Amino acid sequence: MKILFENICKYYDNVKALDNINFSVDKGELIALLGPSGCGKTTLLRITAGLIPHNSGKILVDDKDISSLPPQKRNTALVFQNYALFPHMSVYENVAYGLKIRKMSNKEIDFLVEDMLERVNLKEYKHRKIQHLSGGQQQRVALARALIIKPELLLFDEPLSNLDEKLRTSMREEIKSIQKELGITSIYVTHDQEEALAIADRIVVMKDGKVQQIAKPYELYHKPLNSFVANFIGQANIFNLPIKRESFQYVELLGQQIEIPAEYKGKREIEVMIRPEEIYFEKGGVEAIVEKVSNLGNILRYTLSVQEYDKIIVDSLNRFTSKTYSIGEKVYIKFNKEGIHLIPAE
Ligand SMILES: Nc1ncnc2c1ncn2[C@@H]1O[C@H](COP(=O)(O)OP(=O)(O)OP(=O)(O)O)[C@@H](O)[C@H]1O
Repeated sequence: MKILFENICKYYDNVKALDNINFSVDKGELIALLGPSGCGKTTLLRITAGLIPHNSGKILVDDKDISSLPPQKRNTALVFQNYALFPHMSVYENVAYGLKIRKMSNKEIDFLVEDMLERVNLKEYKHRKIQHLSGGQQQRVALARALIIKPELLLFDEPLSNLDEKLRTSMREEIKSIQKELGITSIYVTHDQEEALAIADRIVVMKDGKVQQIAKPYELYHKPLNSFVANFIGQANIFNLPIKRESFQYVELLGQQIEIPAEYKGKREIEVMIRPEEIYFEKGGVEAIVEKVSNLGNILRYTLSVQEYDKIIVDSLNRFTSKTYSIGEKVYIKFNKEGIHLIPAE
């Protein structure tokens, strides 16, 4: 199914939780709703499921307004972070539950549950009680229970946030591959930017109940529309630079001139973003002093102080053969002009 959110607004008393939300989800697409705590992600998900009403706007599913349909008529399934399973029942009984209340025959139920348990890799656990499973296994049962009723829309509310990092990474790959295989339109709420980048076809970034940007992961990372998105997705160095004018207009950054296109005509300054991995150490560059080094495993993240600028973050690959620098050391940095992104004028 295809979904269209049109001017959705939601108030809790006088808190405006959603402020004019507009976007669409294509058939088979997985959209992540990403944003800091309190930005309205869960509210939008619950409105989509029909669990709470919105104050104005429309939700169109395949061009029909479903705003007034009760949850059970929306053909959606929810997967929560706390799994919401029946702890005293077995894996099999949990997965079969949705089919039982639809009054299917035992034979049909058996066939479908076996097939689903195979898909989510839980066949050997089918008689185990939920309370005797690990978090990752429980989340797989929750996924199987959601999928078995063949929903047209899957809604995920921070499904992996109770799992440790390794398991989160492997579960998100599993969710993505099952979702793609079955082609189910999905909305996935998370506050974890890495998870959103890894799992989503497109990401809706939200802040204070408003959409900040809707884009594919690659575009969101390299072409953020504002400094909030730039900082929320990964690490960013953002410089607020005065625009200088001669025969052309430009800014100066770390000793290089960067030409500014005509659309910024009349502006006095501009925000320029450069990701930490676009800056590198090289003799002949601009002088800097190492203030901090963080070892992130595959990356060494340096915080540098450079005259005239705030702190500058530089990421370098932590190869066995890489030269490393220590706190207080003098270094020289350069960057590729292609790695620069000019944040659009508001
Ligand atoms: N039942 C409620 N009554 C009053 N205010 C609420 C209620 N539920 C949410 N809010 C407020 O609405 C705003 C959006 O909340 P929501 O739970 O949708 O955010 P969220 O992005 O999902 O955050 P989190 O990641 O912390 O779950 C917040 O300011 C929150 O305090």
